[in-house]
Amino acid sequence: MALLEVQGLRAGYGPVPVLHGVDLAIDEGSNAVLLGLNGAGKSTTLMTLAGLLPATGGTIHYDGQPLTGTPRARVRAGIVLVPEGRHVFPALTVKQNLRLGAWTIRRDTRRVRSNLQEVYQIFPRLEERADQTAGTLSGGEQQMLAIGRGMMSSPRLLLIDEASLGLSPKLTEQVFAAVKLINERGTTVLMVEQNAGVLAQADTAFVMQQGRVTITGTGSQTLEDDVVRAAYFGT
Ligand SMILES: Nc1ncnc2c1ncn2[C@@H]1O[C@H](COP(=O)(O)OP(=O)(O)OP(=O)(O)O)[C@@H](O)[C@H]1O
Repeated sequence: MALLEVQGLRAGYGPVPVLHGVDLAIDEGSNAVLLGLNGAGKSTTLMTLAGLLPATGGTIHYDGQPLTGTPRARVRAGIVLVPEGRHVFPALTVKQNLRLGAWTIRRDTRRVRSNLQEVYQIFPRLEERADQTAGTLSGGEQQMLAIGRGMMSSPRLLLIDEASLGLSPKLTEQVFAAVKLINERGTTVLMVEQNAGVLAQADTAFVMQQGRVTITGTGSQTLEDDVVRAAYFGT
């Protein structure tokens, strides 16, 4: 059974429809990618899944149940969004930012500590900079922090919006490798990307165009798809 099953999802902004029937099925434990060019509706999809934008049609099932509820309730249920643009708290230190991410489990201090250690294992750079204010981190470090903060509440499904945005190819590779590790340690991941390089590590890929998923396959099948090659690699 899929951990997340989305059928015919519609959403938009006021009278402007953006999602025209999005279908996704993501198995528990998998590493999934939603690939699309600017304006395809990827962020809108993640915001609707996170409860930040109302669905105007279609269904979302999470763990076999219809998904409803506030964004907070969804975080408590294990659905955590790492938003595009990172949104770290610039005046707080790295460690303070991370601790804020643990608000759903804050009474369980032992679990908070062990999650912090896990984040530091995945991102040693964050441990080195634990007492530095987040506003002084590089873009890549802020992205690591945003993902690390998302990990602090022990999510079951991590939604990551364009982690590679504005990063050098080398840093992008490092961030993708860290997300792969997070997935291998048991968290189901849905990454939204414009960088098709991420397909190499994806179990499942969905390609989105104009508010719909038009191609679904494994990461490697999608890498070989003619439409994807033409749009993302110019070959
Ligand atoms: N707050 C908003 N109000 C009105 N329209 C919006 C708003 N946010 C996004 N849109 C529109 O919705 C469409 C899809 O945007 P969305 O951000 O979901 O795309 P995306 O695939 O994530 O693209 P990108 O990679 O550029 O972030 C675009 O046409 C965009 O202009």
